[in-house]
Parts: sequence; structure tokens; C-alpha cells
Amino acid sequence: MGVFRTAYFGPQGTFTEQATRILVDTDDAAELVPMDTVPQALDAVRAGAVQRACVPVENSVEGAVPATLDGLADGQPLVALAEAVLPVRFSVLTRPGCTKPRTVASHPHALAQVREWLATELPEAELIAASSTAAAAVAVRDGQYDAAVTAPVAAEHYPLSLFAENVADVADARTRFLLVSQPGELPAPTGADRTSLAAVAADRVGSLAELLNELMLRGINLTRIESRPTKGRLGEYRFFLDIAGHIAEQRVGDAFAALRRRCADVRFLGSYPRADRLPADVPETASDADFDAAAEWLAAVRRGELA
Ligand SMILES: O=C(O)C(=O)Cc1ccccc1
Repeated sequence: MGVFRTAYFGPQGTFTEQATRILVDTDDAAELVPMDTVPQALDAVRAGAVQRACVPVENSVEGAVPATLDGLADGQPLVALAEAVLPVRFSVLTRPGCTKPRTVASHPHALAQVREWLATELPEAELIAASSTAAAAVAVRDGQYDAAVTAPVAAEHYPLSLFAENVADVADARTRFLLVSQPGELPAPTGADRTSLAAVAADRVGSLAELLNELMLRGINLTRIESRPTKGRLGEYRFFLDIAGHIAEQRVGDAFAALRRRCADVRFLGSYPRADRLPADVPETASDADFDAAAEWLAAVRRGELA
């Protein structure tokens, strides 16, 4: 067997690298491949250059990572196999000797999460968006900017000084990451799973409500809903839904079939164990046993065995 390669949103020292190390068994046969952007990491899987990619998908303070949602909705289908949720606390790194940084670079999600701290501690600093927190550290090392807002591990990768640590406007901020692959065998259901999908609801009264009703009627809990423009007509949206449960479970499979009938465009984005291991709260009428019993009953009725 060849080397098992996982691309991640890099360069070295990003939060995503930390998440990758949680999700991938980094033994001798595993290679982690940093990519500069989320689309590049996803496309490396599509091209077969790597087997997996790890990308950030949402943050508890800043919300969705648009590049990831768009990257999963467009192009060859990919599916998530696992998720990781990391607490996010930032370090501020400078070139050695720099005591008053005038320019501070980072990923927009990181800058947004330390805005108040920056306004108090470095009110005059110019803020610059970088492609990732670690890309900002590289730019500081190379003399482009004075300081970078980074993951704590970035200090181990780059020759920079620690200006501040444990920086976060909102204590307890968390980011969720997905490990994705080309479609193949699905992870086995664990009873504590999440399923992700993207659906374009028709442009007419009640179409989103109908879509949500299909979930409600089958006792499925919606854990996230997000919309992104389809990039077609203005006003046309794709909804990204996360739901509690695994597509192998009857209520989830049944809901998917209903969405397939209702929506022009539905994409399955994976069923995978929840990072928090929280079991799905399945109503009494919606278990697999309930679905099996109802299907048997229906078959009997159709055979004419029941009056
Ligand atoms: O740039 C990084 O390090 C990332 O992995 C993306 C990110 C940015 C800010 C918070 C969490 C993840």
C-alpha cells in the first residue's frame, strides 16, 4: 500500500493542521500535505493526488467558512467522513525585536475574533487579511507585516516572538473542521452521527418550509442551516443543512428521498460521527424498528393479507 496522503488548509501551523492531526492517524504511512487555499485542498482530493482533505467549515463566533461551503457544493462530489471541533485561542506573533506592530495580518476569521483586543491593545495597527493564520506568520517572517494572529502552534514553526497569547474576544470560541474524501464506503452509523447536505429549494411560496417539514415529520433534528447564493440568478440560494442522524438510518434515508423529489438539486455531503458524541434524540415513532414494522404492514396490505 502506498503512502496515505491528507491535504490540509495550510501552510504548516494552521488551526486546520491541528484538526488534521486529531482526525488522521499520523503514523509512518501517513503524509500531511499543506495547501494554500481551501479549494486547492479539496481539488487535490478530486484529482486523486491525496486521499483526504481537512478544511475548516464553521466557527462559533464568525459563522461559516464560505470557501468550504462553495467548494463542497461545486465540482465533483466529495463527502465528509469525520469532524473535529477545536477551541480557538490566538497567539499574536511578531518579528523578534518588534515592540510596536503597525501592521497585523491574519485570516479574516481570526481578525474578526480578536477585533476588540486589537482595538484596545493596538488601536493604530492596520489590519491585513491573509489567506490563513499561518500564511500571515510566513508574511511576518518575510518582513511583509509586523505581526500575525495565529494558532499557538505557529510559534513552533516560525522564528517569531510571542507578543501575546490566549487572545480571544469571546472565551470558548470553537471551530469545526471536516475530513473529506471522494465518495466511497460510508462510515458506519454510531448512533451519534451528523449528516450534511446541500439543497436548492424551488423559487416558490413555502418551498423552504416544505423542505424543513420533511425533516420535522420524520423526527430529525436540524443542527445547522446556512444559505449561500447559487451564483446563478440573484435571489437563488443553496441551503446547507446539518441534521442529527446517519443516512443509513431509515428516517434520514426517507427524508433524503423526499428532498430528492422536491428539490431540483440535492447533494449528500456525508454522514459521520459527531465530535461531541451526542446521540440523536429519535422520537418513539421514528426508529428503524418503527419504519421496518410500518413497511412490513404496508407490504402485507398490498399483498391483500390484511383487510
Ligand atoms: O487559518 C487557519 O489557521 C485556519 O485553519 C482557519 C481558521 C482561522 C481562524 C480560526 C479558525 C480556523
